[in-house]
Amino acid sequence: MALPTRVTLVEVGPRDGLQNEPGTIPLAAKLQLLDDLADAGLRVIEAGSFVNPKWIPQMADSDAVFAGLNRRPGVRYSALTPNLRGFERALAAGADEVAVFGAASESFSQRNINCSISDSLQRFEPVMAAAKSAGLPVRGYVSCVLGCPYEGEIAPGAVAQVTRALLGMGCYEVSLGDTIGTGTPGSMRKLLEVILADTAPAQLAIHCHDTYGQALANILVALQHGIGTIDASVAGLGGCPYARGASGNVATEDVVYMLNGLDIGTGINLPALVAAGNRISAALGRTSGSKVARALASGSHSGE
Ligand SMILES: CC(C)(COP(=O)([O-])OP(=O)([O-])OC[C@H]1O[C@@H](n2cnc3c(N)ncnc32)[C@H](O)[C@@H]1OP(=O)([O-])[O-])[C@@H](O)C(=O)NCCC(=O)NCCSC(=O)C[C@@](C)(O)CC(=O)[O-]
Repeated sequence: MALPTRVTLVEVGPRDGLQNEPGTIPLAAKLQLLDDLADAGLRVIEAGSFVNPKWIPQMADSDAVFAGLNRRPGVRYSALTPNLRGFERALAAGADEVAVFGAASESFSQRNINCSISDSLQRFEPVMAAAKSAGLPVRGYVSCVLGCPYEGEIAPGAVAQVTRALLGMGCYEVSLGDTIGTGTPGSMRKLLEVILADTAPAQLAIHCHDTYGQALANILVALQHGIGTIDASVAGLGGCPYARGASGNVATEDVVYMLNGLDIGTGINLPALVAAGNRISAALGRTSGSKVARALASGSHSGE
C-alpha cells in the first residue's frame, strides 16, 4: 500500500511522558512545554490525565494545567479519563477531547486500572454516554498490543476484540499501544493484518514505546498499512508506571525527521520541536531522549 502523504502526530509527552517522572514537575514547566509544542505545530496534544492522584501523582495538577493553558486556535487538548469521575473532571477543566484506556492483557488491566478487561469496558460506557451528550470526541487506547510485562505474548485476536469493542461503543479512533516496546516490524505486521481485516486504517493510531529500539521501524510498517495517526512523546519522555523498565514513547523529533525524509507532511517545525524537547529535558535535569536532538546538539549536520 502507498504511504500516506500526510500524518497526524498525537503528542503525548505532557501526559504519557511526564506521568512517569520521579520528581515533582513545576506547573510552569508543564505550561511552557504545552506552549512550545503548539508553537512547533502540534495540533493534537494530550495535556493531562484525570485519574486517581494517589496512583499517578504527576497528573494530580491536571485541572491546573487545563486552567493555565494558553489555548491556541486549531489545537485539540485532550486528557485521559478512566471512569465517569475522571470524565466529569476533564469536562469541568475544559478538555477538548478525552480518552478511555483499556488493555489486551488481563494482568495489565488489573494493575493499571484495577479491574478486568470486561469490567473496564463497562466502566467506559457511562463515559461514552456523558461524552456524547457533552459533544466531546472519545479516543480509545489498547495497551500491551505487542506484549505484556506480566503475561508475555498477547494474541492479535485479543487486541482486535478490545479494539472492536472500543470502536463499537463510539470511540472515533483506537490507539494501539506497544506499552513495553517489545514489538518488531514482524509482530506489528502480523497484528495489523489481523486488525485491519475488519477495521479501517483511518480508525487506528499507533503508540510505540521505544524500549527495544524498534519504534521507528514499527511505525514504518504501520504507515505501509495505511495508518496515518502516530503517537509520540517529545524528547522521548516517559515510560509506564505499570510496566517496569519500559522506556518512553518514540521521540516526536525522531518521527518527524523520518517523516520529513519520506516526504510525508506533518505541519511540524523540526527545529522548534527540538528546542521544545531540549527545554523540557533541561527543566527535568536530563538530556533529551531524541536521537535527532542529540545529533543536532553534537553539531552533526542537520539533514533536515
Ligand atoms: C482507574 C482508577 C481510578 C480505578 O481505581 P480504583 O481504586 O479501582 O477506584 P475506585 O473507584 O475504587 O476509587 C478509589 C479511590 O479513587 C478515587 N478515584 C476514582 N476515580 C478517580 C478519578 N478519575 N479521579 C480522581 N479520583 C478518583 C475515588 O474517589 C476513591 O478515592 P478515596 O475514597 O480512596 O479517597 C485507578 O486505577 C487509576 O487512577 N488508575 C490510573 C492508571 C494510570 O493512569 N495509568 C497510566 C496511564 S495508562 C498508560 O500510560 C498506557 C497508555 C494509555 O499510554 C498506552 C500504552 O502505552 O499502552
